[in-house]
Amino acid sequence: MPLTIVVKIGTSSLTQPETGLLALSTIASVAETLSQLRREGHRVILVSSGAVGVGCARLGLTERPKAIALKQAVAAVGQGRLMRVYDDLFTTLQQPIAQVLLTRSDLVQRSRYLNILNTFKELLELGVIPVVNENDTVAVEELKFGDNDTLSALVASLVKADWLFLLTDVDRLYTADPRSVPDASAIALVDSIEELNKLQVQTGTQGSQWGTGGMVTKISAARIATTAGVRTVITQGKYPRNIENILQGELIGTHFTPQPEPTSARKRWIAYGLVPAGKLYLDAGAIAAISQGGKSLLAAGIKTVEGQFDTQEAVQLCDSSGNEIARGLVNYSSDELQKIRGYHSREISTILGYVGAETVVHRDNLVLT
Ligand SMILES: Nc1ncnc2c1ncn2[C@@H]1O[C@H](COP(=O)(O)OP(=O)(O)O)[C@@H](O)[C@H]1O
Ligand SMILES: N[C@@H](CCC(=O)OP(=O)(O)O)C(=O)O
Repeated sequence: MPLTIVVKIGTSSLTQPETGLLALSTIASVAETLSQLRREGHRVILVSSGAVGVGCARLGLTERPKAIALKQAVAAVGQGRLMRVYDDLFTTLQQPIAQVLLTRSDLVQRSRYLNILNTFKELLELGVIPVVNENDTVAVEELKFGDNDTLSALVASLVKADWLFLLTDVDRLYTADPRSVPDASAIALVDSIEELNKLQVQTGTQGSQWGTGGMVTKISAARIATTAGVRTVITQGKYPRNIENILQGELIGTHFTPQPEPTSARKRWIAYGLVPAGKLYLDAGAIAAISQGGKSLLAAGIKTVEGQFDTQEAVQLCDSSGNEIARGLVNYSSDELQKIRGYHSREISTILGYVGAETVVHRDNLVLT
C-alpha cells in the first residue's frame, strides 16, 4: 500500500562535525533511499535543515551565527547551495524535486494553511519530492518555527503522513544525552509521551555544534505528529537505508506509537498551527471541566488574563503555575475578559452592556495539549 512518508534530516547529519563541510555520502544515500521509496510508489517529503550550516561553510564561518540578520544572510547563501546539491543528486537518479520554503505565518491563516496543503498534494501527485525548509531569510523572530523538528511534524500532520522519520546524529533516544552520560539507557518504543516523564528522560536544551534543539524539539515534534496519527521514529542520519528496513518492520531507532484516535485537522490547526496570543489561568474546577469533562470554558473559571488579544485569537489555557493544559479560540478579547473573568455567564451582559457568547472558549474550539 502506498504510504506518505516525511523524512527530516538535521544539520548534524548533513555536515561533517569537524569541518562543517557537506557529508556527501550521507546526502547521496538519502537521495538514493528516497528515490527508491518513490519508485515503490510511496509519497515522500524531505524536510532538510542545513541552510545556516552550509552557508557558514561556504563563507568560512566557524560557528553558527547568533545575530539574526547575519543568520538570515548566511541561510540565503546556504539554501541555494543545498538545493543545488540535492538537485544534482536527485536528477542523477531521475527523481524530480521541488523547493518549498515555509514561514510560521503561512500556517496561522487557515486559507494559507489549506493552500499549502493543496500545493503539497499537487507535488506528490506529480511524483515530485518536495524539499522543505523554513524560509529563514524572511522569518521574523516572533513568528518562527525555530527548528525543523517542529516544522517536519507540522508538515507530517498537514499531509496526514503515515510516518515521520527524524534523522539525527544519535541512533535513538536515550534516558539522558549519551554524549555527557555514557551509560544512559536506550529507549526503543514510546507508547505515549507521558511515559517519558515517568522515565525521567533528560534532553538538555542544546543540540550538537551545528544542530539547534537537541532532543527537546524532537520529542515535542513526536508529540505533535503522534497526536495527528503519524508514527514517528528517531534514527541515525548516517544510515538512511534503515528507513526501508524500518518500514519492513525492524525496530531500529526509537519509535513513537501514533494516537489511535487522531485529533481532527481543525483542532490540530488550533493547537499547533496557530501562535497563541495570550494565556488564561484557570481555577481547579475549570481545569477539571475541560480536561475530564470535555466541557467548554466559562468566564467563571478564569482567574487571570495575560496578554493582549482579540476575539477568535488562540490562547493557552493554563493551571495556576502557568503549565499549559489546552489551547483554544476565544470568544472575547483580552479587554473584555479582564472585566468578566470570575463572573457567572448570566452576568456578562450586565457587565459588558451587550449580550456576548455564553462560553469563553467553546469545546469545539478547544484542544487539550
Ligand atoms: N536523551 C537524549 N538522547 C539522545 N540524544 C540526546 C539526548 N539529549 C540530548 N541529546 C543530544 O541531541 C543531539 C541531536 O540534536 P541536534 O544536534 O539538534 O540534531 P539535529 O541537527 O539532527 O536536529 C545529539 O547529538 C545528542 O547529543
Ligand atoms: N532552517 C535551519 C534549520 C534549523 C534546525 O532545526 O536545524 P537542525 O537542528 O539541524 O535540524 C537551517 O536550514 O539551517
